[in-house]
Amino acid sequence: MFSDSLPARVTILGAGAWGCCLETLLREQQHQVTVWSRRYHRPLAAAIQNADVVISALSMQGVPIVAAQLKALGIPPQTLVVSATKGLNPGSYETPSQLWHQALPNNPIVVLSGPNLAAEIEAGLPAATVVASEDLAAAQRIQTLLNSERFRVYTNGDPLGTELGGTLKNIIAIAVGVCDGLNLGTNAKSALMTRALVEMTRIGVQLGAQPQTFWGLSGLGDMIATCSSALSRNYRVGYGLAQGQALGAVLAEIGSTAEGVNTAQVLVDLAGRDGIDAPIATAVAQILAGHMAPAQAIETLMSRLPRAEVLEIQRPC
Ligand SMILES: NC(=O)C1=CN([C@@H]2O[C@H](COP(=O)(O)OP(=O)(O)OC[C@H]3O[C@@H](n4cnc5c(N)ncnc54)[C@H](O)[C@@H]3O)[C@@H](O)[C@H]2O)C=CC1
Ligand SMILES: O=C(CO)COP(=O)(O)O
Repeated sequence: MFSDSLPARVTILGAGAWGCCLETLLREQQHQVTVWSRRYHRPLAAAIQNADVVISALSMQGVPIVAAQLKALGIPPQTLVVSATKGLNPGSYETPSQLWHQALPNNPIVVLSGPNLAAEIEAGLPAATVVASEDLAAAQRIQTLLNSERFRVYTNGDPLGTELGGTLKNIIAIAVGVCDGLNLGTNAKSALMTRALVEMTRIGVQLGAQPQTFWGLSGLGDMIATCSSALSRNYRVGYGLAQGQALGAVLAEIGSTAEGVNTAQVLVDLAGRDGIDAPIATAVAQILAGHMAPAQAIETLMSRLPRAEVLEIQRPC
């Protein structure tokens, strides 16, 4: 195990926007960083050799593949594994950290998630994030590793809630992008985001997360960042669709991962399986599948039966 006073040897899996940004933050803290990508010629085995910490900044589709590769290679049980992906595995509905836990059951797993638009952090702007784990000591090690004067890291003991906040807000950012792309105004956007937070919390709590986690940086915080910035790829997807662009064209223009596009239908299937009410995610999935025009989806949401504004979300017995 690395000592807090020494530079740690960190391997980052994934050399996309987020992997490269984490590399920048870690190098500023004098850590020894190796970045692995499927596009590099360096084998995974060589990249993870002697790593104290392995950080997965892969997009969702890469996680099960690379987790299986790491399982086959084997890593020492003291190596900390950090999952920074925001998505859900299609079919099994597992979160990225659950996939890492299955592949590496003896390693401490830490979730990293928060309002972290990579481009802003790369530009040197300040930000905060959350590291969450059932193993609090492991979360604290990652906090020490990453915390700096420009990147404030909080620990949290609810990894599932922390991870689901980052995952679910991607779908909401698409919805808010649609709202802005249709010029529906500030009242509509405020209503959408507020009801979306209730929807995210309801889903998260049904799946076993703590409700309070969704009011924190990894929930509300990340939702605000992603829903209010044109730097967000998910927001840009919704905005582009509302402006009449085809999904393929918007994604080609963005040129990197917009996880909400893949997560929306997976989430709707999961909500259907578990009987969870998820009207906003359902509307987003319908728009993405081309089953409903953006304006029609808004109409559908607005014409739902009037109801009480229930804000207290009960954990299932
Ligand atoms: N960009 C951002 O601002 C932030 C992104 N995230 C999350 O981090 C994850 C990665 O995002 P970005 O780096 O922005 O995406 P990106 O599209 O820039 O990079 C994705 C990375 O995953 C790798 N990858 C994809 N499929 C793979 C496969 N089958 N096998 C091996 N590697 C594979 C790609 O080669 C690439 O290195 C996403 O889940 C995203 O939601 C989280 C916080 C901030
Ligand atoms: O997760 C993010 C910010 O916290 C990045 O958002 P996008 O994936 O929508 O760009």
